[in-house]
Amino acid sequence: MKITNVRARVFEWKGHTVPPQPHFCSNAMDLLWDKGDSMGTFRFHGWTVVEVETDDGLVGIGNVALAPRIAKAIIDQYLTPLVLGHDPFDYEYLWQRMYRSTHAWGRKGVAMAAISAIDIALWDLMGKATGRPVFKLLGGRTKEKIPCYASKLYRTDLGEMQAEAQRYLDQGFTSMKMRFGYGPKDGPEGMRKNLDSVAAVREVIGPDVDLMLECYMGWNLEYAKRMLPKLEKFEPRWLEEPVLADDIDGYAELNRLTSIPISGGEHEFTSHGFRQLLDKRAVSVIQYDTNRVGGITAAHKINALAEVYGVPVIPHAGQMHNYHLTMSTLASPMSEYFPVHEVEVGNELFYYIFEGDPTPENGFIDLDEHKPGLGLSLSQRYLDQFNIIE
Ligand SMILES: O=C(O)[C@H](O)[C@H](O)[C@@H](O)CO
Ligand SMILES: [Mg+2]
Repeated sequence: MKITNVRARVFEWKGHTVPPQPHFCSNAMDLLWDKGDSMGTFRFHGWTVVEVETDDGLVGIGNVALAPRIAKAIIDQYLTPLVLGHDPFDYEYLWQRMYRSTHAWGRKGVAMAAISAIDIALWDLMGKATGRPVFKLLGGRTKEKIPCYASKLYRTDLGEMQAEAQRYLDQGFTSMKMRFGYGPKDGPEGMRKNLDSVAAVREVIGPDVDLMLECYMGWNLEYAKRMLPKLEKFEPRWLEEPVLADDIDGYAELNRLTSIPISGGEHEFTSHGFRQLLDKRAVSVIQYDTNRVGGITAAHKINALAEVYGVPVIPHAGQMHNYHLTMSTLASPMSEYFPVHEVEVGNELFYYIFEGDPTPENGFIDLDEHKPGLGLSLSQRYLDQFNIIE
Protein backbone atom coordinates (compact mmCIF):
# COMPACT_ATOMS: atom_id res chain seq x y z
CA MET A 1 0.00 0.00 0.00
CA LYS A 2 1.38 3.44 -0.90
CA ILE A 3 0.25 6.95 0.10
CA THR A 4 -0.87 8.80 -3.01
CA ASN A 5 -2.31 12.01 -1.56
CA VAL A 6 -2.74 13.98 1.67
CA ARG A 7 -5.69 16.34 1.85
CA ALA A 8 -5.77 18.81 4.74
CA ARG A 9 -8.89 20.93 5.06
CA VAL A 10 -9.69 23.49 7.74
CA PHE A 11 -13.27 23.41 9.02
CA GLU A 12 -14.12 26.81 10.52
CA TRP A 13 -17.41 26.98 12.40
CA LYS A 14 -19.72 29.80 11.30
CA GLY A 15 -22.82 28.57 13.09
CA HIS A 16 -24.26 29.66 16.41
CA THR A 17 -21.78 29.91 19.26
CA VAL A 18 -22.65 30.34 22.90
CA PRO A 19 -20.86 33.55 23.98
CA PRO A 20 -18.38 33.10 26.83
CA GLN A 21 -19.28 34.35 30.28
CA PRO A 22 -16.74 36.32 32.35
CA HIS A 23 -14.79 34.04 34.70
CA PHE A 24 -16.14 30.87 33.11
CA CYS A 25 -12.68 29.26 33.06
CA SER A 26 -9.45 30.41 34.64
CA ASN A 27 -6.65 30.29 32.08
CA ALA A 28 -3.09 31.31 31.23
CA MET A 29 -4.11 34.78 30.00
CA ASP A 30 -5.73 35.78 33.30
CA LEU A 31 -2.54 37.21 34.78
CA LEU A 32 -2.32 39.90 32.05
CA TRP A 33 -3.67 43.34 32.92
CA ASP A 34 -5.29 43.69 29.47
CA LYS A 35 -6.54 40.13 29.32
CA GLY A 36 -9.84 41.01 27.63
CA ASP A 37 -11.83 37.89 26.77
CA SER A 38 -9.08 35.77 28.29
CA MET A 39 -10.43 32.40 27.11
CA GLY A 40 -10.66 33.82 23.57
CA THR A 41 -7.32 32.33 22.57
CA PHE A 42 -8.37 28.93 23.93
CA ARG A 43 -11.43 28.33 21.79
CA PHE A 44 -11.41 25.54 19.24
CA HIS A 45 -13.76 26.82 16.55
CA GLY A 46 -11.56 25.63 13.73
CA TRP A 47 -10.41 22.07 13.14
CA THR A 48 -8.07 20.65 10.48
CA VAL A 49 -9.22 17.36 9.00
CA VAL A 50 -6.55 15.27 7.30
CA GLU A 51 -7.37 12.56 4.77
CA VAL A 52 -4.49 10.32 3.72
CA GLU A 53 -5.33 8.52 0.47
CA THR A 54 -3.65 5.33 -0.76
CA ASP A 55 -3.21 3.51 -4.07
CA ASP A 56 -5.71 0.84 -3.06
CA GLY A 57 -8.46 3.39 -2.48
CA LEU A 58 -8.40 3.47 1.31
CA VAL A 59 -8.57 6.86 3.07
CA GLY A 60 -7.35 7.39 6.61
CA ILE A 61 -8.72 10.27 8.70
CA GLY A 62 -6.73 12.37 11.18
CA ASN A 63 -7.44 15.66 12.90
CA VAL A 64 -5.76 18.59 14.66
CA ALA A 65 -7.42 21.41 16.59
CA LEU A 66 -4.43 23.57 17.60
CA ALA A 67 -3.86 26.56 15.26
CA PRO A 68 -5.68 24.74 12.46
CA ARG A 69 -4.69 27.04 9.57
CA ILE A 70 -1.03 26.85 10.60
CA ALA A 71 -1.30 23.09 11.00
CA LYS A 72 -2.67 22.84 7.46
CA ALA A 73 0.23 24.91 6.10
CA ILE A 74 2.74 22.68 7.90
CA ILE A 75 1.03 19.56 6.57
CA ASP A 76 0.85 20.90 3.01
CA GLN A 77 4.33 22.38 2.83
CA TYR A 78 6.47 20.15 5.04
CA LEU A 79 4.85 16.87 6.05
CA THR A 80 3.02 15.70 2.93
CA PRO A 81 6.20 15.48 0.80
CA LEU A 82 7.73 13.31 3.55
CA VAL A 83 5.00 10.65 3.45
CA LEU A 84 3.92 10.54 -0.20
CA GLY A 85 4.80 7.20 -1.83
CA HIS A 86 5.38 5.47 1.49
CA ASP A 87 3.54 2.59 3.14
CA PRO A 88 1.35 3.61 6.13
CA PHE A 89 2.50 0.44 7.91
CA ASP A 90 5.94 2.04 8.08
CA TYR A 91 4.40 4.39 10.67
CA GLU A 92 7.37 4.46 13.03
CA TYR A 93 9.72 5.33 10.21
CA LEU A 94 7.32 7.98 8.90
CA TRP A 95 6.92 9.42 12.41
CA GLN A 96 10.70 9.70 12.78
CA ARG A 97 10.92 11.21 9.28
CA MET A 98 8.40 13.93 10.18
CA TYR A 99 9.81 14.49 13.70
CA ARG A 100 13.45 14.72 12.64
CA SER A 101 12.90 16.83 9.54
CA THR A 102 10.99 19.49 11.54
CA HIS A 103 13.10 19.12 14.69
CA ALA A 104 14.53 22.60 14.50
CA TRP A 105 11.11 24.14 15.00
CA GLY A 106 8.56 21.39 15.46
CA ARG A 107 9.34 19.29 18.56
CA LYS A 108 6.41 20.82 20.43
CA GLY A 109 3.32 22.85 19.64
CA VAL A 110 1.47 23.10 16.36
CA ALA A 111 4.03 21.22 14.26
CA MET A 112 3.81 18.19 16.56
CA ALA A 113 0.03 18.52 16.46
CA ALA A 114 0.22 18.47 12.64
CA ILE A 115 2.44 15.35 12.80
CA SER A 116 -0.17 13.87 15.14
CA ALA A 117 -2.94 14.36 12.59
CA ILE A 118 -1.05 12.50 9.86
CA ASP A 119 -0.01 9.75 12.28
CA ILE A 120 -3.62 9.25 13.41
CA ALA A 121 -4.64 8.92 9.76
CA LEU A 122 -1.94 6.26 9.23
CA TRP A 123 -3.33 4.20 12.10
CA ASP A 124 -6.85 4.63 10.72
CA LEU A 125 -5.50 3.30 7.41
CA MET A 126 -3.81 0.31 9.06
CA GLY A 127 -7.06 -0.55 10.79
CA LYS A 128 -9.03 -0.24 7.58
CA ALA A 129 -6.45 -2.30 5.69
CA THR A 130 -6.57 -5.10 8.28
CA GLY A 131 -10.27 -4.81 8.99
CA ARG A 132 -9.56 -4.27 12.69
CA PRO A 133 -10.29 -1.34 15.04
CA VAL A 134 -7.17 0.63 16.00
CA PHE A 135 -7.29 -0.56 19.61
CA LYS A 136 -6.85 -4.13 18.33
CA LEU A 137 -3.59 -3.06 16.71
CA LEU A 138 -2.36 -1.49 19.98
CA GLY A 139 -3.02 -4.18 22.54
CA GLY A 140 -6.66 -5.07 22.23
CA ARG A 141 -9.58 -4.89 24.62
CA THR A 142 -8.24 -4.35 28.16
CA LYS A 143 -11.67 -3.27 29.46
CA GLU A 144 -15.20 -4.56 29.01
CA LYS A 145 -16.22 -0.90 28.69
CA ILE A 146 -14.37 2.40 29.24
CA PRO A 147 -15.40 4.45 32.30
CA CYS A 148 -15.63 8.14 31.40
CA TYR A 149 -16.08 11.37 33.30
CA ALA A 150 -18.40 14.17 32.22
CA SER A 151 -16.28 17.22 31.50
CA LYS A 152 -17.82 20.65 31.37
CA LEU A 153 -19.16 22.55 34.44
CA TYR A 154 -17.58 25.85 33.40
CA ARG A 155 -17.85 28.46 36.15
CA THR A 156 -21.26 30.15 36.12
CA ASP A 157 -24.14 30.78 38.54
CA LEU A 158 -23.79 28.20 41.32
CA GLY A 159 -27.38 27.08 40.93
CA GLU A 160 -26.78 26.41 37.22
CA MET A 161 -23.61 24.46 38.03
CA GLN A 162 -25.55 22.39 40.55
CA ALA A 163 -28.29 21.69 37.99
CA GLU A 164 -25.67 20.67 35.40
CA ALA A 165 -23.96 18.37 37.92
CA GLN A 166 -27.32 16.82 38.74
CA ARG A 167 -27.94 16.16 35.03
CA TYR A 168 -24.67 14.21 34.84
CA LEU A 169 -25.71 12.20 37.90
CA ASP A 170 -29.08 11.52 36.27
CA GLN A 171 -27.22 10.29 33.16
CA GLY A 172 -25.33 7.81 35.32
CA PHE A 173 -21.92 9.48 35.50
CA THR A 174 -19.97 8.73 38.68
CA SER A 175 -17.25 11.29 37.94
CA MET A 176 -17.17 14.79 36.54
CA LYS A 177 -14.82 17.74 36.02
CA MET A 178 -15.52 21.38 36.82
CA ARG A 179 -13.67 24.58 35.97
CA PHE A 180 -12.53 27.30 38.31
CA GLY A 181 -13.32 30.87 37.38
CA TYR A 182 -10.85 32.82 39.47
CA GLY A 183 -7.13 33.03 40.07
CA PRO A 184 -4.30 35.10 41.55
CA LYS A 185 -5.57 38.44 40.29
CA ASP A 186 -8.96 37.95 41.96
CA GLY A 187 -7.61 37.95 45.53
CA PRO A 188 -9.32 36.49 48.61
CA GLU A 189 -12.79 37.05 47.15
CA GLY A 190 -11.83 35.01 44.10
CA MET A 191 -10.47 32.26 46.34
CA ARG A 192 -13.74 32.17 48.23
CA LYS A 193 -15.71 32.03 44.96
CA ASN A 194 -13.52 29.15 43.79
CA LEU A 195 -14.11 27.29 47.04
CA ASP A 196 -17.84 28.08 46.97
CA SER A 197 -18.19 26.56 43.50
CA VAL A 198 -16.50 23.32 44.58
CA ALA A 199 -18.67 23.20 47.71
CA ALA A 200 -21.79 23.74 45.61
CA VAL A 201 -21.00 20.89 43.22
CA ARG A 202 -19.86 18.57 46.01
CA GLU A 203 -23.16 19.32 47.84
CA VAL A 204 -25.10 17.97 44.84
CA ILE A 205 -22.95 14.97 43.97
CA GLY A 206 -22.09 13.86 47.49
CA PRO A 207 -18.84 12.24 48.70
CA ASP A 208 -18.88 9.13 46.52
CA VAL A 209 -18.67 10.74 43.08
CA ASP A 210 -15.22 11.66 41.71
CA LEU A 211 -14.81 15.39 41.25
CA MET A 212 -11.93 16.77 39.17
CA LEU A 213 -10.90 20.42 39.33
CA GLU A 214 -9.60 22.28 36.26
CA CYS A 215 -7.40 25.40 36.48
CA TYR A 216 -6.36 25.41 32.80
CA MET A 217 -2.99 27.05 33.54
CA GLY A 218 -4.77 30.01 35.17
CA TRP A 219 -3.10 29.90 38.56
CA ASN A 220 0.54 30.14 39.63
CA LEU A 221 2.69 28.25 42.12
CA GLU A 222 2.11 30.67 45.01
CA TYR A 223 -1.67 30.75 44.53
CA ALA A 224 -1.90 26.98 44.09
CA LYS A 225 0.11 26.42 47.29
CA ARG A 226 -2.43 28.52 49.15
CA MET A 227 -5.45 26.90 47.52
CA LEU A 228 -4.48 23.21 47.78
CA PRO A 229 -4.83 22.91 51.58
CA LYS A 230 -8.21 24.66 51.37
CA LEU A 231 -9.37 22.15 48.72
CA GLU A 232 -8.36 18.97 50.57
CA LYS A 233 -11.67 18.73 52.44
CA PHE A 234 -13.46 18.29 49.08
CA GLU A 235 -11.27 15.24 48.26
CA PRO A 236 -10.93 16.01 44.52
CA ARG A 237 -9.77 13.21 42.19
CA TRP A 238 -7.15 15.68 40.88
CA LEU A 239 -6.28 19.33 40.40
CA GLU A 240 -5.51 19.97 36.74
CA GLU A 241 -2.94 22.30 35.13
CA PRO A 242 -2.52 24.65 38.13
CA VAL A 243 0.54 26.27 36.53
CA LEU A 244 1.93 26.82 33.03
CA ALA A 245 3.01 23.73 31.11
CA ASP A 246 6.66 24.83 31.22
CA ASP A 247 6.68 25.04 35.03
CA ILE A 248 7.56 21.37 35.53
CA ASP A 249 9.31 22.03 38.84
CA GLY A 250 6.20 23.90 40.00
CA TYR A 251 4.10 20.89 39.12
CA ALA A 252 6.49 18.65 41.06
CA GLU A 253 6.39 20.90 44.15
CA LEU A 254 2.57 20.94 44.13
CA ASN A 255 2.35 17.21 43.50
CA ARG A 256 4.27 16.63 46.74
CA LEU A 257 2.49 19.30 48.78
CA THR A 258 -0.84 17.72 49.69
CA SER A 259 -2.85 14.55 49.17
CA ILE A 260 -4.49 16.07 46.07
CA PRO A 261 -3.09 14.49 42.87
CA ILE A 262 -1.86 17.02 40.33
CA SER A 263 -2.70 16.24 36.68
CA GLY A 264 -1.42 17.67 33.42
CA GLY A 265 -0.03 16.96 30.00
CA GLU A 266 -2.57 18.20 27.48
CA HIS A 267 0.02 20.85 26.54
CA GLU A 268 3.02 18.51 26.58
CA PHE A 269 4.45 16.74 23.55
CA THR A 270 6.20 13.47 22.66
CA SER A 271 7.54 10.74 24.93
CA HIS A 272 10.52 12.99 25.66
CA GLY A 273 8.25 15.61 27.20
CA PHE A 274 6.50 13.03 29.34
CA ARG A 275 9.78 11.46 30.44
CA GLN A 276 10.57 14.80 32.10
CA LEU A 277 7.18 14.93 33.83
CA LEU A 278 7.58 11.33 35.01
CA ASP A 279 11.22 11.57 36.09
CA LYS A 280 10.38 14.63 38.22
CA ARG A 281 7.17 13.02 39.58
CA ALA A 282 5.55 16.24 38.37
CA VAL A 283 2.11 14.73 37.75
CA SER A 284 0.02 11.99 39.30
CA VAL A 285 -2.17 11.72 36.20
CA ILE A 286 -0.97 12.02 32.57
CA GLN A 287 -3.35 13.79 30.21
CA TYR A 288 -1.82 13.92 26.75
CA ASP A 289 -4.11 14.50 23.80
CA THR A 290 -3.33 12.12 20.94
CA ASN A 291 -3.99 14.82 18.31
CA ARG A 292 -1.32 17.01 19.91
CA VAL A 293 1.28 14.76 21.56
CA GLY A 294 2.58 13.06 18.41
CA GLY A 295 -0.34 10.91 17.38
CA ILE A 296 -1.05 7.30 18.24
CA THR A 297 2.58 6.33 17.68
CA ALA A 298 3.78 8.72 20.39
CA ALA A 299 0.85 8.13 22.75
CA HIS A 300 1.42 4.37 22.61
CA LYS A 301 5.02 4.88 23.76
CA ILE A 302 3.90 7.17 26.57
CA ASN A 303 1.39 4.57 27.74
CA ALA A 304 4.30 2.14 28.15
CA LEU A 305 6.34 4.73 30.07
CA ALA A 306 3.36 5.53 32.29
CA GLU A 307 2.81 1.84 33.06
CA VAL A 308 6.40 1.46 34.23
CA TYR A 309 6.21 4.62 36.37
CA GLY A 310 2.82 3.64 37.78
CA VAL A 311 1.19 6.92 36.66
CA PRO A 312 -2.30 6.56 35.15
CA VAL A 313 -3.07 7.97 31.71
CA ILE A 314 -6.42 9.74 31.33
CA PRO A 315 -6.11 11.52 27.99
CA HIS A 316 -7.42 15.04 27.43
CA ALA A 317 -10.58 15.04 25.33
CA GLY A 318 -13.17 12.40 24.86
CA GLN A 319 -12.58 11.74 21.18
CA MET A 320 -11.93 8.61 19.16
CA HIS A 321 -8.18 9.16 18.74
CA ASN A 322 -7.91 8.94 22.55
CA TYR A 323 -10.52 6.27 23.25
CA HIS A 324 -8.58 3.64 21.26
CA LEU A 325 -5.49 4.22 23.39
CA THR A 326 -7.41 4.02 26.65
CA MET A 327 -9.08 0.78 25.55
CA SER A 328 -5.73 -0.80 24.65
CA THR A 329 -3.87 -0.43 27.97
CA LEU A 330 -4.43 -1.04 31.67
CA ALA A 331 -2.28 2.07 32.24
CA SER A 332 -5.34 4.12 31.26
CA PRO A 333 -8.29 3.58 33.61
CA MET A 334 -10.77 6.00 32.10
CA SER A 335 -11.52 8.65 29.49
CA GLU A 336 -12.67 12.24 29.49
CA TYR A 337 -16.05 12.80 27.86
CA PHE A 338 -17.16 16.14 26.46
CA PRO A 339 -20.97 16.32 26.57
CA VAL A 340 -22.63 17.10 23.25
CA HIS A 341 -24.05 20.62 23.29
CA GLU A 342 -24.15 23.91 21.39
CA VAL A 343 -20.75 25.16 20.23
CA GLU A 344 -19.12 27.03 23.10
CA VAL A 345 -15.43 26.50 23.89
CA GLY A 346 -15.16 24.20 20.90
CA ASN A 347 -14.24 20.89 22.51
CA GLU A 348 -17.69 19.83 21.33
CA LEU A 349 -17.00 20.83 17.69
CA PHE A 350 -15.65 17.33 17.10
CA TYR A 351 -19.24 16.07 17.12
CA TYR A 352 -20.22 18.53 14.38
CA ILE A 353 -17.42 17.41 12.06
CA PHE A 354 -17.25 13.67 12.64
CA GLU A 355 -19.63 10.78 13.19
CA GLY A 356 -18.82 7.58 15.04
CA ASP A 357 -18.05 8.69 18.59
CA PRO A 358 -19.81 6.41 21.09
CA THR A 359 -22.54 7.78 23.37
CA PRO A 360 -21.95 7.11 27.07
CA GLU A 361 -24.32 4.83 28.92
CA ASN A 362 -24.28 5.12 32.70
CA GLY A 363 -20.83 6.68 32.60
CA PHE A 364 -19.27 4.12 30.26
CA ILE A 365 -18.48 4.07 26.56
CA ASP A 366 -17.60 1.13 24.36
CA LEU A 367 -15.79 0.75 21.06
CA ASP A 368 -17.19 -1.37 18.23
CA GLU A 369 -14.91 -4.34 17.44
CA HIS A 370 -16.44 -4.53 13.97
CA LYS A 371 -15.60 -0.96 12.95
CA PRO A 372 -12.16 -0.94 11.32
CA GLY A 373 -9.70 1.86 11.99
CA LEU A 374 -10.82 4.71 14.24
CA GLY A 375 -14.49 4.08 13.46
CA LEU A 376 -14.96 7.70 12.38
CA SER A 377 -16.44 9.26 9.27
CA LEU A 378 -16.99 12.85 8.21
CA SER A 379 -20.46 14.11 9.05
CA GLN A 380 -22.56 15.66 6.28
CA ARG A 381 -25.07 17.00 8.79
CA TYR A 382 -23.52 20.37 9.67
CA LEU A 383 -21.37 20.99 6.58
CA ASP A 384 -23.31 24.15 5.70
CA GLN A 385 -22.31 25.67 9.05
CA PHE A 386 -18.60 25.51 8.28
CA ASN A 387 -16.30 27.53 6.08
CA ILE A 388 -14.03 24.88 4.61
CA ILE A 389 -10.55 25.91 3.51
CA GLU A 390 -9.05 23.46 1.00
O1 LIG B 1 -9.13 19.30 30.30
C1 LIG B 1 -9.85 19.82 29.42
O2 LIG B 1 -10.92 19.33 29.01
C2 LIG B 1 -9.34 21.08 28.76
O3 LIG B 1 -8.44 21.73 29.55
C3 LIG B 1 -10.44 21.87 28.12
O4 LIG B 1 -10.41 21.37 26.83
C4 LIG B 1 -10.28 23.37 28.07
O5 LIG B 1 -11.24 23.87 27.18
C5 LIG B 1 -10.50 24.05 29.37
O6 LIG B 1 -11.70 23.65 29.88
MG1 LIG C 1 -7.56 20.40 30.98
